[in-house]
Amino acid sequence: MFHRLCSSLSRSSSIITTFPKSIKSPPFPFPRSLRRAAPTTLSFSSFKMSDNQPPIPSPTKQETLRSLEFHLGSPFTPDPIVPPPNQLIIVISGPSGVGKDAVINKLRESRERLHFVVTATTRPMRPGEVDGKDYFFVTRESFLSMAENDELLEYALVYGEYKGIPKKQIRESMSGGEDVVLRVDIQGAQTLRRILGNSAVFVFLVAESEAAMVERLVDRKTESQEELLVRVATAREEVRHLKSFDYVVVNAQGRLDEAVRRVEAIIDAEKSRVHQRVVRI
Ligand SMILES: Nc1ncnc2c1ncn2[C@@H]1O[C@H](COP(=O)(O)OP(=O)(O)OP(=O)(O)O)[C@@H](O)[C@H]1O
Repeated sequence: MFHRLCSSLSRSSSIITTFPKSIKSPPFPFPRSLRRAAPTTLSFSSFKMSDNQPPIPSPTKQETLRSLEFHLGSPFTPDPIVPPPNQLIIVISGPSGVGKDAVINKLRESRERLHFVVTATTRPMRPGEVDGKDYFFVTRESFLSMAENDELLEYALVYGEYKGIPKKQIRESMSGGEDVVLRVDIQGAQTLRRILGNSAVFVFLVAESEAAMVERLVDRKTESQEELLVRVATAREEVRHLKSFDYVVVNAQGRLDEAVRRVEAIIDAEKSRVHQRVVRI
Protein backbone atom coordinates (compact mmCIF):
# COMPACT_ATOMS: atom_id res chain seq x y z
CA MET A 1 0.00 0.00 0.00
CA PHE A 2 2.76 2.43 1.10
CA HIS A 3 4.84 1.32 -1.88
CA ARG A 4 1.95 2.10 -4.24
CA LEU A 5 1.41 5.52 -2.63
CA CYS A 6 5.09 6.42 -3.00
CA SER A 7 5.21 5.35 -6.65
CA SER A 8 2.12 7.35 -7.41
CA LEU A 9 3.54 10.42 -5.61
CA SER A 10 6.82 9.93 -7.47
CA ARG A 11 4.91 10.03 -10.78
CA SER A 12 3.13 13.25 -9.76
CA SER A 13 6.20 14.90 -8.15
CA SER A 14 6.18 17.80 -10.63
CA ILE A 15 3.01 19.26 -9.11
CA ILE A 16 4.59 20.24 -5.81
CA THR A 17 8.20 21.05 -6.58
CA THR A 18 7.63 24.77 -7.10
CA PHE A 19 7.65 26.90 -3.93
CA PRO A 20 7.95 30.64 -3.45
CA LYS A 21 11.62 31.78 -3.30
CA SER A 22 11.17 33.00 0.29
CA ILE A 23 10.60 29.44 1.46
CA LYS A 24 14.12 28.31 0.56
CA SER A 25 15.84 30.32 3.32
CA PRO A 26 13.66 30.21 6.45
CA PRO A 27 14.28 32.92 9.06
CA PHE A 28 14.57 30.52 11.99
CA PRO A 29 16.81 27.49 12.65
CA PHE A 30 15.36 24.16 11.63
CA PRO A 31 15.63 21.46 14.34
CA ARG A 32 18.68 19.22 13.75
CA SER A 33 16.62 16.07 14.42
CA LEU A 34 14.28 16.88 11.54
CA ARG A 35 16.81 17.90 8.93
CA ARG A 36 16.75 14.51 7.22
CA ALA A 37 12.94 14.54 6.92
CA ALA A 38 12.71 18.09 5.63
CA PRO A 39 14.72 18.81 2.50
CA THR A 40 14.80 22.49 1.47
CA THR A 41 13.33 21.57 -1.90
CA LEU A 42 10.54 19.04 -1.65
CA SER A 43 10.66 16.31 -4.24
CA PHE A 44 8.92 13.01 -3.91
CA SER A 45 11.44 11.47 -6.29
CA SER A 46 13.81 11.24 -3.28
CA PHE A 47 11.36 8.82 -1.62
CA LYS A 48 11.64 6.16 -4.34
CA MET A 49 11.79 2.77 -2.68
CA SER A 50 13.04 -0.66 -3.53
CA ASP A 51 11.51 -3.74 -1.90
CA ASN A 52 14.52 -4.51 0.36
CA GLN A 53 14.92 -0.97 1.82
CA PRO A 54 13.68 -0.54 5.42
CA PRO A 55 10.42 1.45 5.54
CA ILE A 56 10.82 5.18 6.27
CA PRO A 57 9.15 5.88 9.63
CA SER A 58 6.22 8.29 9.22
CA PRO A 59 6.85 11.67 10.86
CA THR A 60 5.11 12.48 14.13
CA LYS A 61 2.48 15.25 14.24
CA GLN A 62 5.03 17.60 15.85
CA GLU A 63 7.60 16.79 13.15
CA THR A 64 5.01 17.44 10.44
CA LEU A 65 4.07 20.78 12.00
CA ARG A 66 7.71 21.88 12.37
CA SER A 67 8.39 20.79 8.80
CA LEU A 68 5.42 22.80 7.50
CA GLU A 69 6.56 25.85 9.46
CA PHE A 70 10.07 25.43 8.07
CA HIS A 71 8.85 25.27 4.48
CA LEU A 72 6.39 28.14 4.90
CA GLY A 73 9.06 30.31 6.49
CA SER A 74 7.33 31.23 9.75
CA PRO A 75 6.03 29.47 12.87
CA PHE A 76 2.28 28.89 13.40
CA THR A 77 0.80 31.17 16.06
CA PRO A 78 -2.19 30.40 18.31
CA ASP A 79 -3.42 34.01 17.88
CA PRO A 80 -7.07 34.34 16.74
CA ILE A 81 -7.39 34.71 12.96
CA VAL A 82 -10.05 37.43 13.40
CA PRO A 83 -10.43 39.86 16.32
CA PRO A 84 -13.36 39.36 18.73
CA PRO A 85 -16.60 41.00 17.51
CA ASN A 86 -17.38 44.56 18.59
CA GLN A 87 -19.94 45.34 21.28
CA LEU A 88 -23.35 46.14 19.85
CA ILE A 89 -26.06 48.65 20.58
CA ILE A 90 -29.36 46.91 19.82
CA VAL A 91 -32.32 49.26 19.61
CA ILE A 92 -35.64 47.48 20.15
CA SER A 93 -38.66 49.50 19.16
CA GLY A 94 -42.23 49.15 17.99
CA PRO A 95 -45.71 50.53 18.56
CA SER A 96 -47.20 50.65 22.03
CA GLY A 97 -48.45 47.28 23.26
CA VAL A 98 -46.54 45.22 20.71
CA GLY A 99 -44.56 43.45 23.44
CA LYS A 100 -41.24 45.32 23.73
CA ASP A 101 -41.04 44.84 27.50
CA ALA A 102 -42.21 41.23 27.25
CA VAL A 103 -39.50 40.38 24.67
CA ILE A 104 -36.82 42.23 26.62
CA ASN A 105 -37.73 40.53 29.88
CA LYS A 106 -37.36 37.10 28.24
CA LEU A 107 -34.11 38.13 26.58
CA ARG A 108 -32.83 39.12 30.01
CA GLU A 109 -33.34 35.52 31.17
CA SER A 110 -31.99 33.79 28.08
CA ARG A 111 -28.94 35.82 27.10
CA GLU A 112 -25.79 36.74 29.01
CA ARG A 113 -23.46 39.70 28.48
CA LEU A 114 -26.37 42.00 27.58
CA HIS A 115 -26.97 45.24 29.41
CA PHE A 116 -30.52 46.54 29.30
CA VAL A 117 -30.30 50.28 29.58
CA VAL A 118 -32.70 51.61 32.16
CA THR A 119 -34.46 54.65 30.72
CA ALA A 120 -35.05 57.68 32.89
CA THR A 121 -38.67 58.85 32.91
CA THR A 122 -40.86 61.38 34.59
CA ARG A 123 -43.98 59.20 34.26
CA PRO A 124 -45.51 57.71 37.43
CA MET A 125 -44.61 54.15 38.37
CA ARG A 126 -47.13 51.45 37.27
CA PRO A 127 -48.14 48.71 39.72
CA GLY A 128 -45.40 46.05 39.83
CA GLU A 129 -42.69 48.30 38.37
CA VAL A 130 -39.41 48.70 40.25
CA ASP A 131 -37.38 51.94 40.29
CA GLY A 132 -33.93 51.36 38.76
CA LYS A 133 -35.05 48.14 37.09
CA ASP A 134 -37.95 49.07 34.82
CA TYR A 135 -37.14 52.78 34.68
CA PHE A 136 -35.38 55.41 36.72
CA PHE A 137 -38.38 57.35 37.94
CA VAL A 138 -37.17 60.93 38.29
CA THR A 139 -38.73 64.31 38.85
CA ARG A 140 -39.15 66.77 36.00
CA GLU A 141 -36.48 69.01 37.52
CA SER A 142 -33.78 66.35 37.72
CA PHE A 143 -34.67 65.09 34.23
CA LEU A 144 -34.30 68.53 32.71
CA SER A 145 -30.98 69.07 34.52
CA MET A 146 -29.63 65.77 33.02
CA ALA A 147 -30.73 66.97 29.58
CA GLU A 148 -29.02 70.33 30.08
CA ASN A 149 -25.75 68.67 31.15
CA ASP A 150 -25.69 66.52 27.97
CA GLU A 151 -26.00 63.33 30.03
CA LEU A 152 -28.72 61.85 27.81
CA LEU A 153 -28.13 60.16 24.46
CA GLU A 154 -31.62 61.23 23.44
CA TYR A 155 -34.79 62.30 25.17
CA ALA A 156 -38.35 63.07 24.23
CA LEU A 157 -41.71 64.06 25.57
CA VAL A 158 -43.92 60.99 25.19
CA TYR A 159 -47.63 61.20 26.01
CA GLY A 160 -46.89 64.19 28.23
CA GLU A 161 -43.96 62.60 30.12
CA TYR A 162 -40.20 62.80 29.52
CA LYS A 163 -38.15 59.70 28.67
CA GLY A 164 -34.40 59.67 28.05
CA ILE A 165 -31.37 57.38 27.77
CA PRO A 166 -28.46 58.02 30.14
CA LYS A 167 -25.14 57.97 28.19
CA LYS A 168 -23.07 56.89 31.20
CA GLN A 169 -24.74 53.46 31.40
CA ILE A 170 -23.99 52.73 27.74
CA ARG A 171 -20.33 53.75 27.97
CA GLU A 172 -19.72 51.75 31.14
CA SER A 173 -21.41 48.57 29.88
CA MET A 174 -19.70 48.60 26.52
CA SER A 175 -16.27 49.20 28.01
CA GLY A 176 -17.01 46.23 30.30
CA GLY A 177 -17.52 44.02 27.21
CA GLU A 178 -21.33 43.92 27.24
CA ASP A 179 -23.74 44.52 24.38
CA VAL A 180 -26.34 47.15 25.12
CA VAL A 181 -30.10 46.89 24.53
CA LEU A 182 -32.13 50.07 24.26
CA ARG A 183 -35.90 49.93 24.43
CA VAL A 184 -37.43 52.98 22.83
CA ASP A 185 -40.65 54.03 21.16
CA ILE A 186 -40.68 54.76 17.44
CA GLN A 187 -40.06 58.47 17.97
CA GLY A 188 -36.98 57.58 20.06
CA ALA A 189 -35.76 55.11 17.45
CA GLN A 190 -35.98 57.79 14.75
CA THR A 191 -33.90 60.15 16.87
CA LEU A 192 -31.38 57.42 17.68
CA ARG A 193 -31.02 56.58 14.00
CA ARG A 194 -30.10 60.20 13.36
CA ILE A 195 -27.59 60.16 16.25
CA LEU A 196 -26.10 56.69 15.83
CA GLY A 197 -26.59 56.10 12.11
CA ASN A 198 -25.59 52.58 11.11
CA SER A 199 -23.41 52.07 14.17
CA ALA A 200 -26.38 50.50 16.03
CA VAL A 201 -28.76 47.66 15.10
CA PHE A 202 -32.42 48.70 14.84
CA VAL A 203 -35.10 46.05 15.41
CA PHE A 204 -38.80 46.79 14.82
CA LEU A 205 -41.23 44.60 16.74
CA VAL A 206 -44.73 44.12 15.33
CA ALA A 207 -47.75 42.09 16.32
CA GLU A 208 -49.14 39.71 13.72
CA SER A 209 -52.10 42.06 13.16
CA GLU A 210 -53.52 45.35 14.32
CA ALA A 211 -56.39 43.51 16.05
CA ALA A 212 -53.94 41.39 18.09
CA MET A 213 -51.93 44.46 19.09
CA VAL A 214 -55.01 46.41 20.28
CA GLU A 215 -56.34 43.41 22.19
CA ARG A 216 -53.02 43.04 24.03
CA LEU A 217 -53.04 46.68 24.96
CA VAL A 218 -56.64 46.49 26.24
CA ASP A 219 -55.90 43.28 28.19
CA ARG A 220 -52.91 44.96 29.87
CA LYS A 221 -55.39 47.32 31.63
CA THR A 222 -52.80 50.06 32.22
CA GLU A 223 -54.36 52.81 30.04
CA SER A 224 -57.60 54.73 30.23
CA GLN A 225 -60.00 54.73 27.24
CA GLU A 226 -58.60 58.11 26.09
CA GLU A 227 -54.99 56.95 26.43
CA LEU A 228 -55.82 53.80 24.48
CA LEU A 229 -57.29 55.88 21.68
CA VAL A 230 -54.11 57.97 21.36
CA ARG A 231 -51.83 54.90 21.49
CA VAL A 232 -53.76 52.94 18.88
CA ALA A 233 -54.03 55.93 16.54
CA THR A 234 -50.29 56.55 16.95
CA ALA A 235 -49.48 52.87 16.36
CA ARG A 236 -51.25 52.99 12.98
CA GLU A 237 -49.05 55.89 11.96
CA GLU A 238 -45.87 54.33 13.40
CA VAL A 239 -45.89 51.17 11.29
CA ARG A 240 -44.95 53.43 8.35
CA HIS A 241 -41.51 53.99 9.90
CA LEU A 242 -40.57 50.33 9.44
CA LYS A 243 -38.37 51.20 6.45
CA SER A 244 -35.75 52.94 8.56
CA PHE A 245 -35.08 49.80 10.66
CA ASP A 246 -32.59 47.00 9.96
CA TYR A 247 -34.77 44.05 11.04
CA VAL A 248 -38.44 43.33 11.72
CA VAL A 249 -39.58 40.67 14.19
CA VAL A 250 -43.20 39.50 14.48
CA ASN A 251 -44.28 38.93 18.07
CA ALA A 252 -47.36 36.78 17.48
CA GLN A 253 -49.98 35.99 20.10
CA GLY A 254 -48.75 33.19 22.38
CA ARG A 255 -45.44 32.97 20.51
CA LEU A 256 -43.27 35.25 22.59
CA ASP A 257 -40.41 32.68 22.76
CA GLU A 258 -40.20 32.61 18.98
CA ALA A 259 -39.86 36.39 18.83
CA VAL A 260 -37.11 36.27 21.46
CA ARG A 261 -35.25 33.56 19.50
CA ARG A 262 -35.39 35.78 16.42
CA VAL A 263 -33.90 38.71 18.27
CA GLU A 264 -31.13 36.41 19.51
CA ALA A 265 -30.52 35.21 15.96
CA ILE A 266 -30.14 38.84 14.88
CA ILE A 267 -27.54 39.41 17.59
CA ASP A 268 -25.67 36.27 16.52
CA ALA A 269 -25.72 37.33 12.88
CA GLU A 270 -24.44 40.79 13.79
CA LYS A 271 -21.57 39.19 15.72
CA SER A 272 -20.57 37.31 12.56
CA ARG A 273 -20.49 40.32 10.27
CA VAL A 274 -17.26 40.76 8.34
CA HIS A 275 -17.58 44.54 8.59
CA GLN A 276 -18.47 45.12 12.24
CA ARG A 277 -20.43 48.16 13.37
CA VAL A 278 -18.38 50.66 15.35
CA VAL A 279 -20.18 52.69 18.03
CA ARG A 280 -18.99 56.16 19.01
CA ILE A 281 -21.05 58.10 21.53
N1 LIG B 1 -46.42 37.21 22.16
C1 LIG B 1 -47.30 37.61 23.07
N2 LIG B 1 -48.40 36.88 23.29
C2 LIG B 1 -49.30 37.26 24.22
N3 LIG B 1 -49.22 38.36 24.99
C3 LIG B 1 -48.13 39.13 24.82
C4 LIG B 1 -47.12 38.81 23.86
N4 LIG B 1 -46.17 39.78 23.92
C5 LIG B 1 -46.57 40.65 24.85
N5 LIG B 1 -47.73 40.28 25.39
C6 LIG B 1 -48.53 41.01 26.42
O1 LIG B 1 -49.00 42.19 25.78
C7 LIG B 1 -49.03 43.28 26.68
C8 LIG B 1 -48.20 44.43 26.10
O2 LIG B 1 -46.86 44.04 26.09
P1 LIG B 1 -45.69 45.01 26.59
O3 LIG B 1 -46.10 45.74 27.82
O4 LIG B 1 -44.44 44.21 26.62
O5 LIG B 1 -45.72 46.02 25.35
P2 LIG B 1 -44.81 47.28 25.08
O6 LIG B 1 -44.50 47.25 23.63
O7 LIG B 1 -43.65 47.27 26.01
O8 LIG B 1 -45.82 48.44 25.39
P3 LIG B 1 -45.57 50.00 25.78
O9 LIG B 1 -44.74 50.59 24.68
O10 LIG B 1 -46.94 50.59 25.81
O11 LIG B 1 -44.91 50.02 27.11
C9 LIG B 1 -48.45 42.77 27.98
O12 LIG B 1 -49.53 42.45 28.85
C10 LIG B 1 -47.69 41.52 27.59
O13 LIG B 1 -47.62 40.56 28.62
